[in-house]
Amino acid sequence: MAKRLDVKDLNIYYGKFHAVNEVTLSVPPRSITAFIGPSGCGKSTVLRTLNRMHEEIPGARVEGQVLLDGEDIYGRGISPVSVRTTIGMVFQRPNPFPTMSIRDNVVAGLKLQGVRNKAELDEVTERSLRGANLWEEVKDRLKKPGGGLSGGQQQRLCIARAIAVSPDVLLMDEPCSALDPISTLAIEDLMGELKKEYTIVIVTHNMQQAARVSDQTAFFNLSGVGKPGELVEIDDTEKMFSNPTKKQTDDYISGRFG
Ligand SMILES: Nc1ncnc2c1ncn2[C@@H]1O[C@H](COP(=O)(O)OP(=O)(O)OP(=O)(O)O)[C@@H](O)[C@H]1O
Repeated sequence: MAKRLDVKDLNIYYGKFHAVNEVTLSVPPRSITAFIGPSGCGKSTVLRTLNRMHEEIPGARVEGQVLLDGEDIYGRGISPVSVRTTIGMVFQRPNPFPTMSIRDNVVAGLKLQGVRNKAELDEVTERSLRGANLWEEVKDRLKKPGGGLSGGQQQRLCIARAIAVSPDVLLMDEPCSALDPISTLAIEDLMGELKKEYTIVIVTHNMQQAARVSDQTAFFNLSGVGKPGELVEIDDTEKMFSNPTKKQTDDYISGRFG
């Protein structure tokens, strides 16, 4: 079930380095929000803190709140593992378990949760692969290794794996940057379908992609070398690309820097 994300006064640090300053934004359910901005402005850093993935990086820490339908994912007694089930992530490079079968890749998360019932695992496999628009291509080779698929198919397999555990939110960190244009379009189409059921946040370097797929766009920037990244502006994608409020956004979008 899609849920709303509210980020409040988020500051992110890598050790002593203040990487991101005071980000406040909201992501409505059943919509796609794109994070854009020049390299190093903190897009991926912010994305990782939306499901506590940054906790895998030694020294990384956050101040502030990330609320999922009003509940702080950093709240007392909430485990990062449960947060990552509810808020799934798809990475830049497709990362299926290469020697594991296609089916086992899809249900890896469910098996970790202790689900053993074959009929249930089969049902989730089909539903998730259909959801990721991959079923027709792989239904006759579910026992073959995930590593044998093309890059675009592997990325859709990773999306199937992410949706198999029924998340509320999907985070995507440049999910098409390692893919060819045809596979990119397939993933973009798929995002359009997925947003009917999920809340989606995507980091992208490709502004045409942000304009094509997202409902709202957040522009991040750096005020100088060594300074933390900041959210400059977030608004409806159409407005951001036609008539942004801030000059910085206009300069970036019209290619005057970055
Ligand atoms: N694991 C890390 N350890 C230390 N510093 C990091 C780490 N990851 C990112 N940073 C720093 O945090 C800042 C923001 O990086 P981040 O990767 O979030 O930017 P980005 O906007 O996603 O960049 P890009 O578009 O190049 O991927 C940069 O100064 C970067 O060097």
